[in-house]
Parts: sequence; structure tokens; C-alpha cells
Amino acid sequence: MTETLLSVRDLKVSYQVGKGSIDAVDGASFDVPRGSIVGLVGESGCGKTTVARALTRVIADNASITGGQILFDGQDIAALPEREMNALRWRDIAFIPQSAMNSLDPVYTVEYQLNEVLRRRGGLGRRQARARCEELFEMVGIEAGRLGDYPHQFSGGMRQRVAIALALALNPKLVIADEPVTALDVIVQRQILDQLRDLQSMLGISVILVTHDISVVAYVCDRTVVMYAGRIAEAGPMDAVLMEPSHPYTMGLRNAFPDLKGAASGVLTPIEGAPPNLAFPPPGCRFAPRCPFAVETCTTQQPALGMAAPDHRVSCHRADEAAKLRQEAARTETWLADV
Ligand SMILES: Nc1ncnc2c1ncn2[C@@H]1O[C@H](COP(=O)(O)OP(=O)(O)OP(=O)(O)O)[C@@H](O)[C@H]1O
Repeated sequence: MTETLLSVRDLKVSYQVGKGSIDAVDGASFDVPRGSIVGLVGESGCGKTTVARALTRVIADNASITGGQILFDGQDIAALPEREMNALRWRDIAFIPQSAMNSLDPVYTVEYQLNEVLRRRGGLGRRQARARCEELFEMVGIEAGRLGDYPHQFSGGMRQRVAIALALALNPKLVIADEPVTALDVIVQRQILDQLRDLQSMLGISVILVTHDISVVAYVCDRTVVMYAGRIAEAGPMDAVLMEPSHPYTMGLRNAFPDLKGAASGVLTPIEGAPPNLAFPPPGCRFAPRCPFAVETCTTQQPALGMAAPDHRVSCHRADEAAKLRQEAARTETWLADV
């Protein structure tokens, strides 16, 4: 069995807003096996970025981790003193924030920015750092001659490659990439994802890929964690979750996105409505107000994250009926009725 690198257990993250608080992540549990790409997927606002940032403990000033464990290599980093956590960042866990433009400083050359990580954090000397910069650029397919360029001199796709090089600088075990291909055209998306996959398997690292786009997960991930309104809806091997989803939200997401591989994917059916306001989440299953299959229990009782199969978890009161619901979910009318 594959060894687990990261194990998130019942993670809770809240934002303080005025006198109240928003439970943006409300009991998330999932695993990241060594040497795998795990897609963290869900609509905007469902808590993906909050989870990703909590894993590096670079969270907003008004955010706090209010519960749970983040076991990285067996150590609970949710409880680690900031000094030790800081030593772990870049070296063990690297984070690529949502826009590569944000992660790169426009006023410095990319070599300067790579050097900041390599020399300041990695302790490399000038010569070693230069050699590593060249190696990193080669790894991400950019000529070393462009190391002295500024971020604006690169195209969007190339900036994303630079951000990947930066993340890989100190040989981390885990790279967390937040929406790494959003805003790029489909051809460039594929190139970046292919490269991420090649580097992941060459270096044997693990990657958490945060995305709202389930076709990105289908294209490149080994496993999928589907989030909805701060909770895990479904998690497991990519094929099991996307080919035979057990949660109606995953069934709906699958209908709502085109296929990145370019195959004919038929009619796209959006999930009507929007995720709930997390300041006032509905009782019971948070997806119930939009779910075409919701029954009374769904509106009153929160479903537990149970087993759909030994390695496949799902949080749905009707998970036992998944095969039947999948057939109904494949029909566009199912998603137009009831909501
Ligand atoms: N600094 C903040 N203060 C208050 N609420 C916040 C803050 N940051 C995020 N939130 C709220 O937390 C919830 C989760 O947001 P988060 O950004 O993690 O979701 P997401 O799935 O990553 O969405 P997106 O892809 O749009 O970033 C949302 O309801 C959002 O409004």
C-alpha cells in the first residue's frame, strides 16, 4: 500500500468577521499519498484556498485554525511553533499562490527571486545558486538566458513555469499549487499540467492541485478531494470519484465542465443556484438546497463522511443508492427540476 505523506484530520478554519465568524473549513479530512497528485476541487468559495493556505500556515490575519490535525510526515504541523513551521516552508512544503503574477515580484528579475529562496532559505553560495537556477529553468523548459528577465517579459504560461521552478527550488516533498492553470488557454493549460506531471514523477514529489475545474483533475490527478461549502463531499482515487461518483455534487460538477482532453463531451449542464453563505450554513447537508435528490433527512441531519468503497469516502445520506442516482444525474432535466 502507498505510504501517506500528508494526512488532514477534521481540520477547522474560521475567519473572524466583525463580531461573528465564518467556518470556512468545517471538519475536512483527506490524505495525500507519497508520489501522487491530489486534486482539491469545488466551486469558488467552498474553502479550497483556505485549506491550501492552512497546510502551509500562511493564512489571513483574521483566520485561525480552530481544530484538527495536519500530519505531515507524521508530525502535526497545525500545532508546530511558527519558527519550526517557517523552517519547513519551501524546504518541505512549497506553495504556488493563485496567480503566478502575485507570487512573482514585478520589480525584481526572476533570478533575483530564485536566489532569495536558494541563498537565503537554502543557504546556497552564489555559484551553487546560479547552477541551481539554470537547472531549475531547464527543468521547466525555459532557456537559462532568460534568468535575468523580469516577470512582465514572460508570457502567462511561462510565468507559471517560473512559479513552478520557484516552488521546486529547495526540493520540497509537497507542492501545493492554487489554480495553476486558471486564466491560461486550453493548449497552454495542457502543457503546464503535462510538465507538472512529468516533474512530479521525475522528482517523486506529491502535489496538491487546487482547482474549480473538474476537467483539470481528470486530466492530471491520481486522486480527488471534492469540497462543498467547507466540507468534504467525496474523496478517493480519481477514476472512482469521477467515473462513478457517489455524491450528487460530484455528479453535477462532472456534467458542468468540458473535457480538457478535447473529447466530445455532450451538453454541459450547470448546477443551478449557488453555494450557501457560510455565515449562515443550512442545517443538514450543505448541498441539500441544490441537490435534486435531497430527501427530508438531508435537510435536517449532517451526513458523516462514510465509505463508498475501501479507499473512497463520501458524505451523502443516499450514498447506497449512488448507482441509481448516477443514471438520473446524467439527464439534464434532473438538474432543471426541483431547484
Ligand atoms: N480573509 C477572509 N475573511 C473572511 N472570509 C473569508 C476570507 N477569505 C475567504 N473567506 C471566505 O471563506 C470561504 C472560503 O473561501 P476560499 O477562498 O477558501 O474558497 P475557494 O474555494 O478557494 O474559492 P476561490 O477559488 O474563489 O478562492 C468563502 O466564503 C470566503 O468568502
